[in-house]
Amino acid sequence: MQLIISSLSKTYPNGVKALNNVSLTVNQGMFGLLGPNGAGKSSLMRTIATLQEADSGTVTLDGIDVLHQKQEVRQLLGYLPQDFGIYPRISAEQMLGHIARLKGIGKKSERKELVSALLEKVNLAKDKRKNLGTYSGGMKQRFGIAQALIGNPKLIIVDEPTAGLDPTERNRFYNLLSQIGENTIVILSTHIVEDVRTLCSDMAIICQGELLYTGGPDAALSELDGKIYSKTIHKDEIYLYREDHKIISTQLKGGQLNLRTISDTDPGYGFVQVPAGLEDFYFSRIAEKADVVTL
Ligand SMILES: Nc1ncnc2c1ncn2[C@@H]1O[C@H](COP(=O)(O)OP(=O)(O)OP(=O)(O)O)[C@@H](O)[C@H]1O
Repeated sequence: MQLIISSLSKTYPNGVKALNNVSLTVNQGMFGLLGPNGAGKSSLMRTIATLQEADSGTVTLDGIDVLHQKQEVRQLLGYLPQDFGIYPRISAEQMLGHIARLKGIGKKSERKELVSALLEKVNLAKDKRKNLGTYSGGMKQRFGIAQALIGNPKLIIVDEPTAGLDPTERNRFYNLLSQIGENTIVILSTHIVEDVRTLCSDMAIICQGELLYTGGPDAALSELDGKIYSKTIHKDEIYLYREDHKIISTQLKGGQLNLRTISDTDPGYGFVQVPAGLEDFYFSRIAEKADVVTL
C-alpha cells in the first residue's frame, strides 16, 4: 500500500495558500507530519481524507484516485480529526455499534464481536458502558481511534491526537498506533518532534504550505552531524549574534538564553559543539521560512 501525493495545491477563498505544490510518497508504517501552527497539516490531511477539495495536483492510494474516487477511499480510510465531537450521553459501546452500522456492518452479531474486539484493543473494555461525556482526554482519544479502526482501514490519519494528554496516556496512545502501523499506513500529525523520532520511519516537514523535507528521521539527523553548536548568553545580547550566526533555536531560562546555531565549521565566540537532535533539524528547516528567535 502506498499513498502518492503529487503537486498538491490549495488556496482558500480568503487568499491563504495552505498547500503549495506539495509532493510526498507515504509507505506502510508510521509517517510523521511536522510543521508549526498554520503550516497546512490539517489542510493536507482533510484533503487526503476526502473532506475538502484541492485546487490542483493528484493523490493516489494504490492506484485509487483519492480526489475523485471518494467513496472507494472512504472504504479504506480511518480518520481521527483534531477535534471530534462526542455524544456525551451515549456509551462507547453503543456509539461504536452505531458507527459500525453506518459503515455497513449490518449483522448484529458481527457488530457486537467487532465492537468488543475494538474496546479490548484500545483498553476501554471495562469502561464500555460509561457515557462518553465522563471520559478523560486520553480515554476520548482512545475511543476516537477505535471508531477510526472500524471497517479495517488501510490508511489511518490522526491529526494531533495527543494534545492535552498526560505522558502515560500519550505513551499508551502511541503504542496503540505503533501496533496499528504494522500493516497499514498511519499518518500522524504532531508538534512533538521527538515523538516522530521515536515512532516514525518516515516524516515530512511543512511550513507555510510548502514541503521543506521528506525522508527518514535518521537521514535527517545525519545531515546535521557535527554541525550544531550551542552557547548561553544574557538575553539582551541576542542582537550581537542574530546577524552573524544562523540561529536555529533559542531557549530562555532565568534570564539566560541558550542559542543553538548550525555551522559547517566552528563558529568561535565560545560556541560549543553539541549532539544534534531531530528538533535541531526541524528548526533548521523552519528557520528558512520563519523567524525562530522566540524573544
Ligand atoms: N477554511 C479555511 N478558510 C480559510 N483559511 C483557512 C481555512 N482552514 C485553514 N486556513 C488557513 O490555512 C493555513 C493552514 O491551516 P491548517 O489548519 O491546514 O494548518 P495546520 O498546520 O494544521 O495548523 P495547526 O497546527 O495550528 O492545526 C492557516 O493559515 C489557516 O489559517
